[in-house]
Amino acid sequence: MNSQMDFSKVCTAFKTRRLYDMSDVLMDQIWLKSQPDRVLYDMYREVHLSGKDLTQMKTHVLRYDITVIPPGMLGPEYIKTAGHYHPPVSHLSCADAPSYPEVYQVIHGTATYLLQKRDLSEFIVIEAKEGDVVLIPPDFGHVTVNTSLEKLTMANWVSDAFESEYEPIREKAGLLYYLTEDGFCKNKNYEQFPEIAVKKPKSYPEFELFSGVDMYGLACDLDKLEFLRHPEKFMDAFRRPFYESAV
Ligand SMILES: O=P(O)(O)OC[C@H]1O[C@](O)(CO)[C@@H](O)[C@@H]1O
Repeated sequence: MNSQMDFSKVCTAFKTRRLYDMSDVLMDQIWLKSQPDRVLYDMYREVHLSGKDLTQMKTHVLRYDITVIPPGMLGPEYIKTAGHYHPPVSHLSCADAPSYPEVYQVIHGTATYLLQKRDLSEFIVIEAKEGDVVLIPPDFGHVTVNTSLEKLTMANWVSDAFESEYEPIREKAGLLYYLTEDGFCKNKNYEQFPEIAVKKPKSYPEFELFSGVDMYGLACDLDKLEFLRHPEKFMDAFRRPFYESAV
């Protein structure tokens, strides 16, 4: 995918996230009150390069989206997405059904992905550069931060069978840690804080996802992304370390 492309011409829906959509998840509420509302980032849904690809995506109930996050600050915090969890897969009724995973790829710029396990036992930070692939395993909430001076363009493949859950992150006013100019800051609305685990992106040959290989290419072979719709069949893969150690 080319970051110079006009994504509005190749998507089925365009959405923006505005500053005041995010008011519940920002660290500095005093700063917020001094700000006029404005668009923070753009989201292009179901980006497709041909009608055939779009038909395949709909048949497989999968979405390829593009998100564009300009550089900037939200008071002391670097610009970020609102953050959400995904619900448990809808076709299983058992209490321990995994939630839908997701996969991101940086198209241009650099992204810092913050992942927080639903039971708050893990907090993972992954810095990704152009071409890197980052898997969000089941049961991790996630936020993307742009700490750079460049525009970030990133893609995601995700199941189109659910709505994201925003409430758990909103009610705590953000994730466990905020990423600020001065580093990570604890969010005082939580009581216990796991250590921050800094990891590096890796390829996932088992899912045909490789750093530096445009994952849009899977549009012609979406059976390869079955793990996004049926994670319960791939739990062994999710139990393996899903990032490289940073040291
Ligand atoms: O929904 P949020 O938390 O604003 O995050 C936006 C991101 O999430 C997605 O909707 C998919 O999870 C992306 O398309 C987008 O990058």
